Amino acid sequence: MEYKVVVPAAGQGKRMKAEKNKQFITLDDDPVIVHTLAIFEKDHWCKEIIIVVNEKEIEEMKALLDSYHFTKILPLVPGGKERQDSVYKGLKALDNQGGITLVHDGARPFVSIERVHDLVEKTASTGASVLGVKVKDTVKRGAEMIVKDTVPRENLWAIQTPQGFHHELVVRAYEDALEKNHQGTDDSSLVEFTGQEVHIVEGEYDNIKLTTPEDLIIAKAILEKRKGGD
Ligand SMILES: Nc1ccn([C@@H]2O[C@H](COP(=O)(O)OP(=O)(O)OP(=O)(O)O)[C@@H](O)[C@H]2O)c(=O)n1
Ligand SMILES: C[C@](O)(CO)[C@H](O)COP(=O)(O)O
Repeated sequence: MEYKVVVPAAGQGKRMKAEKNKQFITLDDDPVIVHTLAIFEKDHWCKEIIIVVNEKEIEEMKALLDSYHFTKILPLVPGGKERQDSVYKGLKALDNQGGITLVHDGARPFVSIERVHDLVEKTASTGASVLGVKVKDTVKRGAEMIVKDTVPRENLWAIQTPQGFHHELVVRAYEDALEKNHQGTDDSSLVEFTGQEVHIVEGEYDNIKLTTPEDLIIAKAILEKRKGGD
């Protein structure tokens, strides 16, 4: 099997409250984005990687990547205002007609190649699939700090990336969203919006997105666990 991947890394990382974009924060000697890219560099199913980078950080990112020996990275693509804008730019820069395209957050450095392969296989047979984990907490809907109801959790999934698609299908979904001015927080919600079924592949809780400062503590613990042979 083979696939190509778009890695959006053009955010500002405001919720991380760090001095620099979270993609450049060092974890165990390497920046977050390098941990993420190393997964796809190592995976022989992955043929090409498009990274979408904040316009102001392109030179810094180029210099950083030059100091590593990545072989699959295509020319960097400048990002947009929202994640959705950045991913769309990345998709447009990718030549993958008839192929499988994954989208994976630059800020998710711990996905395992086994789960990526599960996702690619499911995508090949269905057209669209996402990694997700079962929600562990009790979830309530609230308004003005009053509980309105408790949402049955049996069918609730916390959705991660990578998300996998037949290339033309995801490009069409992004174009449709642009035309209809529809915003979603992930790629699959745009595909759902076109009426296409999206399949869930069970992932792992380790595959966190580095969003707020406490996620860095969890990230260090995950790295330590992996050094210990996991
Ligand atoms: N305009 C944007 C916004 C986000 N992203 C990327 O999308 C991924 C997931 O987004 P998120 O965690 O929300 O990152 P930020 O937007 O950087 O964070 P924040 O919302 O806290 O500013 C990240 O790898 C981020 O760099 C992007 O490429 N372009
Ligand atoms: C795409 C995503 O990582 C799936 O969980 C998530 O929706 C990104 O959300 P954010 O609003 O950019 O944090």
